[in-house]
Amino acid sequence: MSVISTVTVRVPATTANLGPGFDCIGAALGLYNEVKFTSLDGEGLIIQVAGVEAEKVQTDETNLLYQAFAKFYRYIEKTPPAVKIEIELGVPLARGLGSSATAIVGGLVAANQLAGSPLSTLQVMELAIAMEGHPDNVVPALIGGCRLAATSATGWEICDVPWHEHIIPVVAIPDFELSTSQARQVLPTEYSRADAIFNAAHLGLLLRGLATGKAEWLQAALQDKLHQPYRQALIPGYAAVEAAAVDAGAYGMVISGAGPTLLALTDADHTQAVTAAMANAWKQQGIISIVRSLPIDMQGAVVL
Ligand SMILES: Nc1ncnc2c1ncn2[C@@H]1O[C@H](COP(=O)(O)OP(=O)(O)O)[C@@H](O)[C@H]1O
Ligand SMILES: N[C@@H](CCOP(=O)(O)O)C(=O)O
Repeated sequence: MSVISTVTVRVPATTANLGPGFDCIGAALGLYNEVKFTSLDGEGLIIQVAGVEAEKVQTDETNLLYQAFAKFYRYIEKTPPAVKIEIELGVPLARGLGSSATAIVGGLVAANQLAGSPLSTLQVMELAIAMEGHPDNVVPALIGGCRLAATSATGWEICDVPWHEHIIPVVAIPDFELSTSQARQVLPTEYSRADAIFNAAHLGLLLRGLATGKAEWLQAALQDKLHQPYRQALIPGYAAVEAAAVDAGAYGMVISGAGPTLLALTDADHTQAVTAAMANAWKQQGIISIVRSLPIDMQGAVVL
């Protein structure tokens, strides 16, 4: 088989929900997956994976990157070409850091590029949201920054959420997985009026806290009644890690995406202490973790 065309795409990890923004807000983080698609003549699919947890990624047609690639071609009513996909993984799988979003966005962006860019970024975004089922990780993975997504009469309104430069995300990534589908199964299908009001108020406060960096607003805002109370039981040590992060000076701590990664927000003066405290708290529960501060990625998916 000979090479027709090649494209390499880099896609950032994400942290979705940010506490009260379940299924509607998320931010891109400076941690990346890179994928090279080489279209070939003839038929076939070759997938090669390297990097963190490479052995866990499917190498047949069920691979999510390939699924997104094939979906794109079905959408434009063309047959997907034979393709070789080379994946370099930096984002750990099923940890609440948007690995599935990187795969969906990476597959769609690469296919669009190889097909001569017939779709706009907005169209690619709509396809990505439809595939993932919620917008809060695929949107920042595609366009970067912190983003809020809401439905409108005609589709989606996406807005940028200003993130004060003094607010630093710290992610504590444990060595166990929690699939998003499992973490969604524990959620109720209906909520009380009190819980709906609680989240509306706290999401509003979070937006203002993120924009201003005002400590009191951030401390109060990072609370939620829609998903975290139900998911905490799936994350051993949650309360201990939260107490340690707050004692060390974090504004607060939430579940990153569907978990099990935990996200603390802090400032530069406390980043080191918060990082060490979260790792230590989990260690005391017998859980090994990687804890690190990450910048907000402002670029989203990039064709290299
Ligand atoms: N780079 C990738 N290539 C192919 N599939 C991937 C990739 N990253 C993630 N996936 C798929 O997504 C699944 C994890 O998705 P999910 O449970 O939503 O967790 P996450 O919070 O990491 O998005 C993996 O088990 C795998 O099937
Ligand atoms: N709103 C979703 C976000 C899932 O994000 P992921 O990073 O875990 O894929 C949810 O909370 O289920």
